[in-house]
Amino acid sequence: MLPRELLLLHRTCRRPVIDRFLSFSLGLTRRHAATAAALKETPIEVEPEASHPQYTLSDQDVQRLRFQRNIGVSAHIDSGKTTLTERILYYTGRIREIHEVRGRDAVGAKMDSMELEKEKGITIQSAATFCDWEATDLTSERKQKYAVNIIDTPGHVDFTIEVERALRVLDGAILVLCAVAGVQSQTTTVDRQMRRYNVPRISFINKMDRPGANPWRIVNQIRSKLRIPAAAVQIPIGVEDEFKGVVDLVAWKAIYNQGVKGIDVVVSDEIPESVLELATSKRNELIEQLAEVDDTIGEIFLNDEVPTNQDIAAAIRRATINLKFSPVFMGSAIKNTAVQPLLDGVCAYLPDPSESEVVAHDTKLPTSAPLVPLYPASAAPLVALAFKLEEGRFGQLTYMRVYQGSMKKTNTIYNTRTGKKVRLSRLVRMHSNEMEDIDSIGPGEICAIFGVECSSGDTFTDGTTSFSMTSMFVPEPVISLAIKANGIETPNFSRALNRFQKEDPTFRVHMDAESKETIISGMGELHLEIYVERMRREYNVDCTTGKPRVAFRETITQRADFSYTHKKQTGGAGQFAKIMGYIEPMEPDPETGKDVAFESVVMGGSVPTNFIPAVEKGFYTALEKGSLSGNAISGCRLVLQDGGFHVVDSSELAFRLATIGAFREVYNSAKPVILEPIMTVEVVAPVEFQSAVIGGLNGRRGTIMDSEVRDEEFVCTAEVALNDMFGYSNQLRGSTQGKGEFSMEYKNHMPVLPNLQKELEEAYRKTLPSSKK
Ligand SMILES: Nc1nc2c(ncn2[C@@H]2O[C@H](COP(=O)(O)OP(=O)(O)OP(=O)(O)O)[C@@H](O)[C@H]2O)c(=O)[nH]1
Repeated sequence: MLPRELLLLHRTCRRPVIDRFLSFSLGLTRRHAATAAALKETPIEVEPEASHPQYTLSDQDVQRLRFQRNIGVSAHIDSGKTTLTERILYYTGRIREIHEVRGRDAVGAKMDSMELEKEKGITIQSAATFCDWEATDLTSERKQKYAVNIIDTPGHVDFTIEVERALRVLDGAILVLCAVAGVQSQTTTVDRQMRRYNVPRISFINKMDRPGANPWRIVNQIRSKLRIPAAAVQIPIGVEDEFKGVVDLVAWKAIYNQGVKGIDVVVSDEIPESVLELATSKRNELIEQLAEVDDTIGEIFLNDEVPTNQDIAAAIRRATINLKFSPVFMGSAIKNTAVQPLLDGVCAYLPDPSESEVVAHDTKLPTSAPLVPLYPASAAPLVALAFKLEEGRFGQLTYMRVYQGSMKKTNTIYNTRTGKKVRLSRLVRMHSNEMEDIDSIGPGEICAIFGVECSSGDTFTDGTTSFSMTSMFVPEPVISLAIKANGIETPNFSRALNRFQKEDPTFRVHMDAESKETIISGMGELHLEIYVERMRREYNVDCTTGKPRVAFRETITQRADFSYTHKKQTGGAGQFAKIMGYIEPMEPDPETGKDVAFESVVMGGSVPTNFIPAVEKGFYTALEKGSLSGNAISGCRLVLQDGGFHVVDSSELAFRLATIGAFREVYNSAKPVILEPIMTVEVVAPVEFQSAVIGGLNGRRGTIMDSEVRDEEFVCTAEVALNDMFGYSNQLRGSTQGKGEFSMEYKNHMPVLPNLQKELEEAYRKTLPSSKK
């Protein structure tokens, strides 16, 4: 990269883009990175070369990475992700037949491999699959083979962690939108997740065959609602029933599907007369949009010159990778139309693994130490992330993405978190629930391994480094219910619950100390229902569940200082521990969602260092149950400042109990409140029911955020407390003659209204034994 280009980049890019770019430069040549670093306002935060040497990519690495894509397919529920992926697998030769989601052939889509997924016609777990695609670059007429890993992610909000996981390890994504419904509530969620992980995306407007399909309205929504510059790179030939192909606006060619299941792609230089005018104006619009986000096109545009097709393609790629633009494709998965050009677009415009900025934390250094960039070189020491666990027929299957170095069969790898080592007995590439054995796997690739005890999110190395990848964003559960095994409880009951907790950090289990009930919590009723069903099918445990309850939480609203002495003298050895400090409100970490923390600033050994972990433990125990309503406490930091000890009577137990005692004593002074989950609810219904729907939401104390009428339908977005949403589906059905539909997703936890707080406090008090009231 020439310094001039870097200057331009510096002038025009936002900081993360430069960081991403620098990191890429660093991975390839240190020289250019130094020039680049000099251009930044602050020095680049990477570890000194001595402790983390640079690794050069071998020719083989460069070749492999360039033609490798790790992509996800994400969208709002029912947009057609699974149907689209099924086509992709078919056209890339991974499957011989196309089976539809809930299809009449009773086989079900390949990617929905869980029995439950097939029955319900929804995707629950994300599945990874890999395929080869011979991409055609229509601007140069060249063909090139690419290796593509695809993760099909669930659209249902209850399984949001699966989407988070997939995005964490992907380099790019296809955002699928319905040509009629456009940007829906969950499209916005997925968009937020993509932003969080800096995932570049191309947009695919599916269902172009549907009556009312209007790609231009959707392009506008992508710009206005998702706030990302976007422009169509194709226009449709024919609409609705007549939809039969697309015009590629970059290569200026018409593309049609022919043959069985659209297998043959016919490319023609002749743009049909009926769409010529539209194609010309949309190509101009594409160039104008690119001029806004790309300097090269900007300059050409300002000089009144005409960019070549290659100029346009290169600009789309640059702007997409730099997260400044989303090229929009369109087609109909179900009608097998324009899926192959989308795959060509994945190869042309989405980044290869070396173009993604990836950093790790060196666990040998303090947490405040700068992050270390990873290099996708096979010669570098191994760093791989276990991003998904699955209990399969042959034991635990762990999905891994290799970030640097490589893994070979029989190698020994180390889990950074636990320090445990594992010998790799079998490496496989996954194709939904089928697998293919492989001997080794290189940087940038995704594979699965067998028999490794770990949790999802664990990092593995070859033992020469102690790198750990940053963790995932884990949202708070919103619903909980009591669960009990029917008949005598077998070990399978807790085995299953342990397993599910390891697989899914949004699924939590705890025992209620008062009622002695096992409580499971998760992201929605469906989420919990699926686990109860999996217990029956996979572990042979039939369960009875209680009524779903909203997962209320408690938090504090102000700082409160404590000074507490725990002292007990009962004959034998006594107990003594003194602690001083404060608790204060804490905002969630934007990257991980973590909103509780312990910090010790004790000086001079007033609390011996070996007792400090006991204070931390005591703090986390105290957080399990707030005294207002018995719900867990979040948004709270405890800072330990000082204390005292006794040489004989102080112990871990004494410090733990002192912390629990101090916390309980000071809790009320920190003005605690009860929080409840607030949901973003989106309702779509025929326009004549607009006032009934809005009235219904108002009746549930909802705040209407947005309401839009399009064609015969209206869409209304509101924020409603989950506690007020029970029974809403029946109400909506009743008030819209069964024609209204709604979806909801978790937004945040907010304080409950004072009257509800009082009710909850009173109800909780009644459950307590009289000594505790
Ligand atoms: N008209 C039309 N229908 C489609 C198209 N693609 C998918 N569908 C239908 O839309 C419904 C949802 O499709 P899926 O592929 O299951 O959608 P999904 O996004 O994977 O759904 P989840 O996994 O549940 O989030 C199915 O009934 C499909 O047959 C399309 O191009 N046109």
